[in-house]
Amino acid sequence: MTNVPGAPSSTSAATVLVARDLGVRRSDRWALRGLSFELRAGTVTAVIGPNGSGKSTLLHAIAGLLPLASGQLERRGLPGSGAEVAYVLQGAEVREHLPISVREVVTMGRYGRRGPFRPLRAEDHAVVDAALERLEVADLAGRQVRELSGGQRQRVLVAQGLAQDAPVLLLDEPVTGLDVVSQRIILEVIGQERDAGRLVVTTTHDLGDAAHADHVLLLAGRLVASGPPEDVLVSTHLAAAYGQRLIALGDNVLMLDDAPHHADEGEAVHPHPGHHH
Ligand SMILES: Nc1ncnc2c1ncn2[C@@H]1O[C@H](COP(=O)(O)OP(=O)(O)OP(=O)(O)O)[C@@H](O)[C@H]1O
Repeated sequence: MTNVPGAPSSTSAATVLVARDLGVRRSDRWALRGLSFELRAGTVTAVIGPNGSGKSTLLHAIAGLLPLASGQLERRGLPGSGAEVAYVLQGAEVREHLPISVREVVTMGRYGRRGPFRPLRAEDHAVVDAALERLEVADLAGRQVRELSGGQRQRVLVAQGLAQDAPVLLLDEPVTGLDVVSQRIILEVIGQERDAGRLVVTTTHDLGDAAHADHVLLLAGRLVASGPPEDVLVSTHLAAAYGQRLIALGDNVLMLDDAPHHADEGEAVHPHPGHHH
């Protein structure tokens, strides 16, 4: 791990999330175990790791949607109003058939602040309008969400996250599989939120995206590494998390290797047809 235990933390003033020995169980199994890390305001933190490594589970735990089975998660210097953490689900998890408009989805982001039965004020509607504009979906405000393309729908979900106006913004695979325009718009907004002093935590399968983050958490059911991308995205840590499926191309560039893991045994098992000795 990059953080040396006992080393002084030079940036503790801006630390907003501190995990100590955090563990989460799902279906009677440990999904995450023994995680300790600190995340700072004004950063983008990318959570990476193979399928099932606990990325979404970590976001759920930070959002308070899953109980901790061990350890602590301290929210430092946050208002404590219950509106501290905005969570944008993976697009695929959102039900496609709900009859609900784009504006209604984004407006739902305000209910965390006002409560579902409190009337919204002019200022709430202004925040919703600004979020629609920033994700370039204002012209779609009256449309049904189920009529949108995947990229448009994801932008609407991120707009809902912005409308929550929380110091911590959690985004589960915000740009996975999207068209380039939607990716660019969302990545731009993520950078703006970071610059505005929020802690933005994203999950991604794209190591190139992770390389542009300020901080990377590499998971494999445990914390394999935590630190700046140049310290985390190195072959030793990546091999520890992803195993034999990764091959290194140069120092920090890595690629998923689709070849069989024991390619050298391939010839014996599958001799070339028509091969004569
Ligand atoms: N709703 C659930 N109920 C029970 N177990 C779950 C649930 N969701 C995930 N798990 C389990 O928790 C572990 C971590 O899963 P999680 O979804 O957090 O991984 P992930 O890194 O986000 O994976 P992916 O890259 O596939 O999205 C896995 O073993 C998974 O089977």
